[in-house]
Amino acid sequence: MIKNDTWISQKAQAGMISPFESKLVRRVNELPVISYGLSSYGYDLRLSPTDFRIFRHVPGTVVDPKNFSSANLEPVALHHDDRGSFFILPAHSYGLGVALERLEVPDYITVICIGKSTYARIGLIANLTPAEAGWRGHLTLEFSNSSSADCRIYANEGIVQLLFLEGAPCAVSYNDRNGKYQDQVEQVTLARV
Ligand SMILES: O=c1ccn([C@H]2C[C@H](O)[C@@H](COP(=O)(O)OP(=O)(O)OP(=O)(O)O)O2)c(=O)[nH]1
Repeated sequence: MIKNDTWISQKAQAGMISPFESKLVRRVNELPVISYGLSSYGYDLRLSPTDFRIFRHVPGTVVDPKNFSSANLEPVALHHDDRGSFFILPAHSYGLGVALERLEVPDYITVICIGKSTYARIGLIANLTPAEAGWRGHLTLEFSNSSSADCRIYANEGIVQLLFLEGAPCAVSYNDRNGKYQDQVEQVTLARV
């Protein structure tokens, strides 16, 4: 079953999401922001301003998930203006960011991370990914700009939404199996094997 706002709020205040916003935030200092915080059946995470990288082609190389070279990932500058702080994801490119919030997923919950409609409407696709039972850390987030125009991605504002699904307790959690992406810090974590 999908968990509601009351459950998310109780668990978040006990450490499941930090920092936690108990309402959907649409304005900060009276300026409009891309919404984040608690919704009816989910939680909208913010993008951290600390780290954003885009893939670039290095002639003669092939990106290999079994032997990942950070040479293929270029750090992107954080810009600021009167609408906020933002990274630019060029047209038809793929970028990695990190969630501002830290998660601690309970052992009987699977979290699904999906895109926000506002970004979907401008061609930004957030890769659909799970956070497993017992996982902790800052989610690495993956984005594709599928449009032919460069786009802004705002830091410190809503970027993806989480859905919390409850199942019968699992026999082996992500923590029990010492998963390799356990305890990710607020920085892009690269693919590893
Ligand atoms: O976009 C994502 C997806 C997942 N995770 C974290 C949470 C998740 O619990 C963990 C492992 O994810 P997944 O099981 O999808 O990765 P895997 O490639 O199967 O690795 P593993 O062998 O560690 O399960 O990584 C992220 O940070 N970003």
